[in-house]
Amino acid sequence: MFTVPEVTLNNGVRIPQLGFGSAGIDAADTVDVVGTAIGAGYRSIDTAAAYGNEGGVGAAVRQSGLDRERLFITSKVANADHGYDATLRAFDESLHRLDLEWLDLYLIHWPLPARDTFVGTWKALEHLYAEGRVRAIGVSNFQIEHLQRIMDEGGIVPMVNQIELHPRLTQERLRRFHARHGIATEAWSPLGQGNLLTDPAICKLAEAHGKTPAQVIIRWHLQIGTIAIPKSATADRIRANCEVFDFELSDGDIDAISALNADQRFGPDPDAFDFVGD
Ligand SMILES: NC(=O)C1=CN([C@@H]2O[C@H](COP(=O)(O)OP(=O)(O)OC[C@H]3O[C@@H](n4cnc5c(N)ncnc54)[C@H](OP(=O)(O)O)[C@@H]3O)[C@@H](O)[C@H]2O)C=CC1
Ligand SMILES: O=C(O)C(=O)[C@@H](O)[C@H](O)C(=O)CO
Repeated sequence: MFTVPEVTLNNGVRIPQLGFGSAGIDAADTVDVVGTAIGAGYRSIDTAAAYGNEGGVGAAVRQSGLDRERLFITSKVANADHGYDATLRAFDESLHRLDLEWLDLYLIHWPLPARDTFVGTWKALEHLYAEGRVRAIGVSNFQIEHLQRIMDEGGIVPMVNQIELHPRLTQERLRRFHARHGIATEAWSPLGQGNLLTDPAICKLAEAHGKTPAQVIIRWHLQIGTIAIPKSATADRIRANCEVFDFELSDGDIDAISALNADQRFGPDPDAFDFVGD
């Protein structure tokens, strides 16, 4: 079994640099799929209230037989639960669904800037952190302006910003801001939702290294320093996606992959996204 490198967050908590994403996995399949991921060696699982599968993630954690301390569990405040009081309630409900005593990381899922509710939401996360109910707090899909506001109006610099990031959206400016302020960058849709797996440049590198296109992209994330959380509901792919510790990309390979950047999003634009539910 391999050892996944860890990233030390700005409060000293360590997060595995490779985790497992669970968006889009049906509640009914989640225990098995997440169980497969833990069996394959993933120790960090990303879920969210909005995914409707926290119960399955918690059950997989318990069924793994691993000490809770050996797993790193992330969840997120749903958009409908922004605001100080609603966020405190939403956290209790997430923990209840997960049937866990604490979370390792709790994130604001989206900033919803048009609603201007993320500062109050952040203050609730700060409160949960001060109470010791979550080991680290952060945000997701925050742009520089949103990060600056919570740093100016709150008391804690977020430990993580989970953002869309892959070879077609390398997020250089935001990553530089993160580096200046000690915010770890976590990449969602690290494989570009599967869209990058047929890219000719990626396939050429995969062939040269005797690895799959997904493994090459995941390796690129690890070597540029991002935390990556690829998702797959397919057992063979789940296992293959963590077999990335037996090869290395050269500086030239890294540059060639980074050069694919086209500022192309496959997910929503955080400045415009305002969906809070049906
Ligand atoms: N904070 C946020 O707003 C967001 C967070 N996320 C998080 O990031 C995680 C990952 O992002 P996601 O959008 O799922 O996209 P990914 O970039 O992880 O790609 C997932 C897709 O790639 C396919 N895939 C995975 N591995 C392979 C492989 N080895 N070969 C071929 N196809 C493969 C999967 O198919 P299959 O499952 O059929 O194997 C799936 O269709 C999410 O699960 C979630 O946890 C995602 C979006 C937004
Ligand atoms: O998967 C997530 O975490 C998301 O936030 C996305 O599903 C997002 O809500 C979206 O893509 C909506 O179209």
